[in-house]
Amino acid sequence: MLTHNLGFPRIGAQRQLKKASEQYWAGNITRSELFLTAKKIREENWLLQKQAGIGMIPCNDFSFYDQVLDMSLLVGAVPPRYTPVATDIKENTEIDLYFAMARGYQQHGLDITAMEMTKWFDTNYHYIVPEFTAGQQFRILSDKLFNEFNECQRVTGTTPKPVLIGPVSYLLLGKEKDNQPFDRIDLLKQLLPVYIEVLKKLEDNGAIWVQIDEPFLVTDLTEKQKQAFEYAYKEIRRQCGDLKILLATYFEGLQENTSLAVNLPVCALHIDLVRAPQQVDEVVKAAPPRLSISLGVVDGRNIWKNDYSKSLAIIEKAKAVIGEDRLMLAPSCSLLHSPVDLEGETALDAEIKNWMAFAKQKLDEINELQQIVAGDTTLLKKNAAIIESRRNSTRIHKQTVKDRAAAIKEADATRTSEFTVRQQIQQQRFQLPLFPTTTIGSFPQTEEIRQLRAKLKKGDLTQQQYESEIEDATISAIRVQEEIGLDVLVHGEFERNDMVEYFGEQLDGFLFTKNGWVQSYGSRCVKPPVIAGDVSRTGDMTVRWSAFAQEQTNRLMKGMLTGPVTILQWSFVRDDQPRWQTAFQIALAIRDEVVALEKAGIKVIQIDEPAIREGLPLRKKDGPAYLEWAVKAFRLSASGVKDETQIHTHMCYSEFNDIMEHIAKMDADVITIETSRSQMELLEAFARFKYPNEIGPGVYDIHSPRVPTVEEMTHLLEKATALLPVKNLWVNPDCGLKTRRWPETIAALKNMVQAAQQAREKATAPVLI
Ligand SMILES: CN1c2c(nc(N)[nH]c2=O)NC[C@@H]1CNc1ccc(C(=O)N[C@@H](CCC(=O)N[C@@H](CCC(=O)N[C@@H](CCC(=O)O)C(=O)O)C(=O)O)C(=O)O)cc1
Ligand SMILES: N[C@@H](CCS)C(=O)O
Ligand SMILES: [Zn+2]
Repeated sequence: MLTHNLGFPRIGAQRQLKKASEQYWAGNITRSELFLTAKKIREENWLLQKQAGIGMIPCNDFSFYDQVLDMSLLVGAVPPRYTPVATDIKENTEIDLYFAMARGYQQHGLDITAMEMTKWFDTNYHYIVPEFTAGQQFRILSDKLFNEFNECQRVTGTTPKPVLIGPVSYLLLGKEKDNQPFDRIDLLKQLLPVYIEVLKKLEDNGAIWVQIDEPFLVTDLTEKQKQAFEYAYKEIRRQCGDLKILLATYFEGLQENTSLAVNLPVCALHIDLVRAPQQVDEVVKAAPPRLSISLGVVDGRNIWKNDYSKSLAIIEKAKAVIGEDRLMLAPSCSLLHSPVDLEGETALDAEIKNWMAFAKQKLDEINELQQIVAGDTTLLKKNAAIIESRRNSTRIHKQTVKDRAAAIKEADATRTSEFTVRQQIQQQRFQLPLFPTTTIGSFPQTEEIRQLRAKLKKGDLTQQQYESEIEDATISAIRVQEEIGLDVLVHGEFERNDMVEYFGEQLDGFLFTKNGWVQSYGSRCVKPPVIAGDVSRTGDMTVRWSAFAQEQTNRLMKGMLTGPVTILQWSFVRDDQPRWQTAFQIALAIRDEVVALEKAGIKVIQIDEPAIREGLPLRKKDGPAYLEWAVKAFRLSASGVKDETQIHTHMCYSEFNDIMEHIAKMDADVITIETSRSQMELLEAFARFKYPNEIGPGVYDIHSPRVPTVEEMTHLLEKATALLPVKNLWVNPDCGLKTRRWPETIAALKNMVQAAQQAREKATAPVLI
């Protein structure tokens, strides 16, 4: 049985790539220095996989920013607005064009916006959305793929397996950006010849296998999309017949697309048997004799040790039908979504550490499974003992927590009065102007703030010194907000390392790692906490900081919490009970914090749920069940307070049009939502749906240092005013400001307050006939 890997984390075990990229962007290191760091990471990863005994090592899974953006460069899908970056400035090379597309370009008198970024399926990874125009032409533009293939061959002395995103998925991942309507899938005719040229070039370089990822095969497909798959792979087969194509699917089962997928003329099909173990029977039964099946049995999305007996049962089932020779073993998906190496986690309790596997350990699991299939029973027994110790551990089961969650009633998830009543009570209480202004919570997490935490960890600062510094940062952020004239203030979240990890560190049932970094987008990483057992709140988590902040000002201070679905979604979740059960336990913990904030005098409380859309199952039919428990979890967290307490929620990074009804059911008094990059497109959906509660459509994109003008924001507010009742509108940025720097933050917020002021004047001006 051939083993292979679908992709390895590229940030480096110590986030070397993050650090080098940020240094390069700041102009502190040269291009060659950045490239050297990247080369070292690639070499390390390849050799590690070779040492772990992985049969086929992937290449081109390395990326300086994002693998979808790499594809756009490979096939020359560069929007024309970036032409000056590549042509007018002599010192710029391909990497500068690449970063300009990812991050925007504000140098040499140019002001070019970045490409859009959105969620990669149901993960916390974000990709750069390809932009397409009608009749667009493609051509091979970048050599990265070929260089990395040759480099990997040299380093490992083996023939690597290049990884590409398939032509159909690549088109489906993108967006039409043209004044005339067209269907991006129609671009396949122009795109496919370039893919074929790429494959031929790989073949000329000595490639034997190529992994082509087509994750859209696990989603609901239209007839036209299905035909696109058939056309693409027939053509590839016709023109590159000698190359072995391994078609990779992941994150769901193939379901009704099984017949389509197994009949595409490729040599191997990879299936995700962690998300959809049941699909193995149907897939191996339907697989024609020419097709090998790659069994994705090791979870690429979580950190728990593989249960070898379960995996073995799947492998044996497949083997009984198609024989061992036609089987391959692999992780369920790319290991991009796993932290790099468990070995560095010296602070984890030894028993618990023994329950886990990070990317490096997952490679060993693949290898061990291969040995077990070959008859090694010792490995199997050793693994069974570990799995058993976790299953029965008293460290993870808390009867009182289970009992409280089991006793949840519908009334616990419902506010006392309906929204219109609450709105009146809150208006009387707060006396806010029309178009009240606020921000989403975080202010710049500067190097100095991060250094404070690093010093605290090292013992260079006492807890008291640390808190005093954070207090100073909070006071200064409050003064800035007062001077700018914002109506509802925030404390700035300076005490938080991350909006999920911070809560994970304080909740019982969670564990956290020292170095379990996972790429979120570009150079930005997150360290997802681990939900190992039943979750409960052991004391106040945020009250100290919110109460302190409220004491510093006469204005309203918004309390700031992360919602239960987002905490669930952005953590490594226990896999021994359904996700909804864990979500309800977290919801009760957050509910207690909301009530504690209210008791401490906080009148406005925001419960962020940016990940609620991301958790939506990939198949439409599975959506309603998820949304029902996800919305209930949010409501549970929000419904313990009086009518007079205003609950906000916040969402970003996703397309929400298709879950509008459920957003309304969350019944937050105010929702602040990312809308600026789509030019308020989303608000049309809110308007169509007659969204009943108050809403703050983001008026500026916080992902770029660019300061938006008053006019731009006024224009967006006019659009909003035309769509929704003025009395329900708030004014705010798209998301938190933690990734920004202070100068641009202050300038942008000043303009935002001015735009709100103008909107107010316009709304209250007498109409002249
Ligand atoms: C809103 N977003 C978030 C998502 N997921 C989350 N879990 N959190 C989010 O906020 N998903 C969707 C989006 C994604 N957006 C972002 C935006 C920004 C970041 C980010 O800036 N990440 C930071 C890491 C944040 C963090 O945990 N910082 C810690 C640790 C700081 C650190 O690096 N310490 C060093 C030691 C330093 C020294 O010794 O000098 C270390 O531990 O090695 C902290 O502030 O304490 C990033 O740097 O990438 C992520 C997602
Ligand atoms: N309150 C958080 C939300 C991010 S989605 C912040 O402002 O960073
Ligand atoms: Zn946000």
